[in-house]
Amino acid sequence: TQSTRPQRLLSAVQKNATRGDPCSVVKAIDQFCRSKEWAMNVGDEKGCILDSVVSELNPTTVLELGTYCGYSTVRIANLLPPHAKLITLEFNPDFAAIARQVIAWSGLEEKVQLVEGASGDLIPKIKQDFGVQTFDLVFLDHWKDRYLPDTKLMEACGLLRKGSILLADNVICPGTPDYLEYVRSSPRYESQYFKSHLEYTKVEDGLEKSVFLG
Ligand SMILES: Cc1ccc(Cc2cc(O)c(O)c(C(=O)NC/C=C/[C@H]3O[C@@H](n4cnc5c(N)ncnc54)[C@H](O)[C@@H]3O)c2)cc1
Ligand SMILES: [Mg+2]
Repeated sequence: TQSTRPQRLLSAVQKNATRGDPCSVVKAIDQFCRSKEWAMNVGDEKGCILDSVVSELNPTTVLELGTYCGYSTVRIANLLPPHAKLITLEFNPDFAAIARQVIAWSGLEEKVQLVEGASGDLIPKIKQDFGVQTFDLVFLDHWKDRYLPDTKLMEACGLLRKGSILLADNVICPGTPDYLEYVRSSPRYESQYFKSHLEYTKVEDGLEKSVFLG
């Protein structure tokens, strides 16, 4: 049977990256996407912005919406302090299976909890089921029309505290207009746009960093 793109991405990691070396896993995926097949990872250019936000914040609790193949999961987990926790939500079981193997290859499974399911169903269960009260950082990179409803859901479930940071991918391309309007106009957020490019291309895209003011 034909392999899928995530399966070919995983094979490239297993072939070209060193087990237990997260940086080599990130490099192997970027090289695969640049030279073989484009895939919707946050990528190396926006990835550097992601790295700087994570490093500056030094978060102990992180939520990622949309694991896909685990590229940004590995990038974030690699920068977390000991005992910090990254919960990543993915509803496609095939993508989740690939991501688990990518995360395992990087040796970061201790820091990552990949939960299979839809964000809309899982977010209300996080406090009781996963022992997290609030998140220091949320990375949004799932279906673009879910950014706004899930942000409102996180607010309603008390998962954000004063100073929590939302970092959203693709606010230009594919674009998340309703989310952008919300975080930029709401008095409860202080928002900042980091101009960049759509992964592995010259098309404009960027990340929006929004601090929840409580
Ligand atoms: C026009 C156009 C098309 C594509 C692009 C290129 C481009 C560039 C990018 O960086 C992109 O992030 C995207 C993009 O579409 N990302 C969607 C990512 C989904 C992943 O998240 C999973 N998921 C989706 N909703 C949920 C949900 N509720 N709960 C849990 N998991 C969810 C899915 O199972 C996938 O694993 C596209 C640019 C322009
Ligand atoms: Mg994206």
